[in-house]
Amino acid sequence: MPFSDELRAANAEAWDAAVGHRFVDELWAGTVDDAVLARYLTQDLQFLDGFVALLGAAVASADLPEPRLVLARQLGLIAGDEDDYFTRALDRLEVSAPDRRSPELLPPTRGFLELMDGARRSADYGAILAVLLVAEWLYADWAARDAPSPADRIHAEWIDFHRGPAFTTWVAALRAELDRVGDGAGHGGRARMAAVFGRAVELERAFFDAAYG
Ligand SMILES: Cc1ncc(CN)c(N)n1
Repeated sequence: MPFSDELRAANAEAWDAAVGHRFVDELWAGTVDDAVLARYLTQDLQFLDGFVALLGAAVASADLPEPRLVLARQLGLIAGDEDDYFTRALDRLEVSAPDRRSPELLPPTRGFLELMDGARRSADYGAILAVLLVAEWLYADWAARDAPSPADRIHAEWIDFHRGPAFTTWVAALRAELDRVGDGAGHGGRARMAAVFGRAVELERAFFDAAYG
């Protein structure tokens, strides 16, 4: 079994809880409360900053030119389209400028920022990939539902960011890269990747929980 599948299977309970979370159900149904969405997106904007920095660390620490380019292209996409989405969505939800820039960080957001900062500072490519893969693969999983898009553009766009051929190809590339690096890592390296992967899955579930206050 590929290492990525092994890691996902080892964290199936928390993974499935996140993918089937009430927040995801309500987003798809178009019924997520504006206050819940505002809390989630405000926290996610802080997450995004750490995520962009982590992608930068992945670009710097990749051991081959080909994956470095794949990572760099995705970094450009996130810094452009996704950042623009946050501006429009938080305008619509009437989140004030100070609340956007420096809200009180909820514990899962703080946990994610610490996990990403730790991986970034370690320059451990395997650990960096483990966080990136959870964040993208788990989102691709919940966004892959075979259901009609919600009518609200802000809801539908957040789903659309995490599905479609380009996003699926990106997640497949991350999986292949984690499998390659995991295969070449020793016992200690794989154990570090597994620990980071498991922590990130727990944080994804907690991040959705936290949107409900
Ligand atoms: C918390 C979280 N995890 C993952 C993603 C998708 N990159 C996100 N936007 N936010």
